[in-house]
Amino acid sequence: MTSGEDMRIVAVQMISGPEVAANLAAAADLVAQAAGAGAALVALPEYFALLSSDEQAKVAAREADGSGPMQDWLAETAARHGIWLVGGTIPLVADDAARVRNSVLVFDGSGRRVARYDKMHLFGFDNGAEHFDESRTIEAGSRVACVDTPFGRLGLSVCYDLRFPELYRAMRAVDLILVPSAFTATTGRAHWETLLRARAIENQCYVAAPAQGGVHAGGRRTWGHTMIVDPWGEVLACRDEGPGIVLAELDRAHLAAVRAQLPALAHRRLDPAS
Ligand SMILES: O=C(O)CCC(=O)C(=O)O
Repeated sequence: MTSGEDMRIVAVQMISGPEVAANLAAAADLVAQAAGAGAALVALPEYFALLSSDEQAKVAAREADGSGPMQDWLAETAARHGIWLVGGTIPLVADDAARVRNSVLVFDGSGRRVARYDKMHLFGFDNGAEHFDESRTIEAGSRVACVDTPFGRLGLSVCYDLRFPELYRAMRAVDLILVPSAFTATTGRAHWETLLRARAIENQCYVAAPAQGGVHAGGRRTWGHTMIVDPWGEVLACRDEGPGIVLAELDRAHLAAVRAQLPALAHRRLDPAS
C-alpha cells in the first residue's frame, strides 16, 4: 500500500499486576494522556490487563468471543477518545480448557473490533536462575493478522514472536508492525533493541513495541524500553522504565523515501537456489 496519511501514535509502558481493575485504571490514565497528546493510535503492552499466570484462565472465562469486561473496556475507551486502540494482550478462552489464548484485539475510533491476533510463538527460557515455559498456560495461535488503518497496513505480533522473522514476511508488506511485549530483563538487555531495529530495517516499516517495564508484584522484572523505530532502523522514541507514554509521528513520505532509496523488499529472491 502506498496511500495513507501521516499519523501520531503512542506506545504505552506499564507495570501491570494481578488485579484487573487496577491495571485497567492505570491503562485508562495513560490512554487519556496519549489521546490528549494527539495520538490517533494507542498501543498497550502484553498482559496490560493482567500480569499473573495463575489468574489468566479465571479471567478469560469471563470473556465471550466479542464481549466481556476487558473487551468492553477496550471498545469503550477507543470510542470515548475516538482513537485506534491496540489492546495487547488479554487472555481469551482456548480450545484446551486448561490454557488460554494470549490475544491482541484492535478497535477503531468508533469502538468497533477490527482485528484479533493470538500469539503464535510461546516463550521458553531456562538459564538455571530464571525459567519460563508459556506452553504450560498458553495455547498458540496459528493465524497471521493484519488490518488496514488510516496510516497504512498494520501487522500484529506479540513479544517472543519478535524473534521469528518469517512471521513478519508472511504479513506481506506492512507499514507498521506492533509488538506488545513483556520481555524479561535478562533477554531484553541482550536482544530487545537489536531485534526491533532488525525487523524495522528488513521489512522497511515502522515498528512500535509497547512493553511492560519494571518490577512487578511477586518480583518479576521486565525490560521495558518501550520503543518506536522508523523504517531506516532509527529509534524515534524510547522509555527505559516505569509507566508512561512513548510518542512518535509516522511519516508516509519518509516510508516511501526509504523504500525508494534502498529497494531491498523488491530485491528479495523468492526462488532461492537449492
Ligand atoms: O524473547 C524473549 O526474550 C522474551 C519473550 C517473552 O518474555 C514473552 O514472549 O513473553
